[in-house]
Amino acid sequence: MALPDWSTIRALEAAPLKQLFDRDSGRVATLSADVAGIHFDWSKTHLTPQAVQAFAALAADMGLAAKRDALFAGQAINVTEGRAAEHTAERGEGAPESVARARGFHSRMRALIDAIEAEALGPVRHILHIGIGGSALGPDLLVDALGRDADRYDVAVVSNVDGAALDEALDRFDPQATLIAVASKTFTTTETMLNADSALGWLEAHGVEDPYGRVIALTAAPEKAIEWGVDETRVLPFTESVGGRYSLWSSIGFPAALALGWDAFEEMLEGAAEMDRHFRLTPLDKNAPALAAFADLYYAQARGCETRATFAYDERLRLLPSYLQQLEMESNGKRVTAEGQPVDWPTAPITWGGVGTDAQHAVFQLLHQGTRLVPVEFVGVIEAGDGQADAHHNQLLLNMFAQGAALMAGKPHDDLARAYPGDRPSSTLLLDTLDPRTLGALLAFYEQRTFVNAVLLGINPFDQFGVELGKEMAKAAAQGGGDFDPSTTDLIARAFG
Ligand SMILES: O=P(O)(O)OC[C@H]1O[C@](O)(CO)[C@@H](O)[C@@H]1O
Repeated sequence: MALPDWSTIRALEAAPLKQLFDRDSGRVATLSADVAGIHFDWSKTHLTPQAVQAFAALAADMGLAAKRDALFAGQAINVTEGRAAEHTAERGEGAPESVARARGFHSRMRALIDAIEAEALGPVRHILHIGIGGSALGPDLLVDALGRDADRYDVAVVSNVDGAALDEALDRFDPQATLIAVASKTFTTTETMLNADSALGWLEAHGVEDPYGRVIALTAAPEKAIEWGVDETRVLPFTESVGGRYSLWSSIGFPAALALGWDAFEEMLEGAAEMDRHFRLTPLDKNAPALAAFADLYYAQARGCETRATFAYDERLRLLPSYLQQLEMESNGKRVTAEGQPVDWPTAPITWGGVGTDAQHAVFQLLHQGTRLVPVEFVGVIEAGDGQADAHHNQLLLNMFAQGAALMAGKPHDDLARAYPGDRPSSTLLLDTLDPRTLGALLAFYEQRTFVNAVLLGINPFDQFGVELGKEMAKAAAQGGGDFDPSTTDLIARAFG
């Protein structure tokens, strides 16, 4: 398989942003795209039409078109695990048999939601969703972003094994009106199973007659859920070829589908499908996921940037940075190619970020004047979602625009401590409104951007072997075993005697 040759990318002219704007009056139009209610602007990055061409050539060398086709065709592109990555089939874009299977699973989920709404499982006001990683971050984001005005159900997503996380949810929930959704692709994850056991114990302790009757399982291992005690009729399966961090479109999205309503869930799938079609059919120089990945790779490979930051200028999207951390770092934080050869180029940068305007008063100092170059991504929404005077949303958006402008413009000063170097890159994603369709499109955009990054880096984004060793060692320690170093042995002894 081809290895990426970064020489052309690294040799690209590195003209300052201001110069790039002076030279080309059409720069904003050239380096922007509009897809599914989202405006993307990369004009304040150092991408140029020449750079885009160079990346398109690299994409051709790395077989992006064929790999994209293979992704949508349900071929086994997760080569290290010998299986397909079929999250797009969940939203109707994939191999016909996979799309049909996903539709079947969705129908089953819908039927159960109808039954819950009809109180067939008894009165339900609270949904306790228990899962971790991809089985929590996506659903949590969806409910937090879109469910603020929804009064259908009160949803809590509990992921951490720290009992304080479960305490917090249980303290406010009525056991007689709580439904527990245990979300785990494997149905073996220690944290999730312990939280699920404790939540069941809580139902029991509060006199709920049939605690297991209040549990729904969301999993790709239905037999394990049944073995654990969930009745088959309340197991909502999804397919093994949907990866954990790509699974919010499957039954893992159950709390969102329940809290927001089925129509909203379908609109989210449709928004994602619109982004998929754009990704599949649009030439690379106007292809949003591809252009975003080109900018990512430019900064990582040619400018030595080790991190990339996303700031959501919308409180409803406050969980976006955490969701992106798993998506990008678990997918592309790899050190070998898909064929197992060591890479000698940097793979995924560290994804971090926060919420605007809060972050301006905390971390933006480093972005403006620190010695490290951090490509920044701003995400904002034109239509306000709050109930306050317009001044709030106007301030929010104007601050976002001002930060991008300031990072780029800089400001000279005789006193260097007060000078801003400028020429610091940012991209901006501006949603017309935040609704299920635009959020679905936004999340699919991030998935496909992660895919393009992986293909050009020559790595497999769909495995995550790096998470296993720590799990094994924790298990060994829990069983009183494990061959630990002196420091760890001492720490265990201090904590447990
Ligand atoms: O859904 P599961 O099987 O409980 O796994 C939860 C998470 O754990 C991981 O395997 C990492 O440990 C993630 O990839 C996954 O999203």
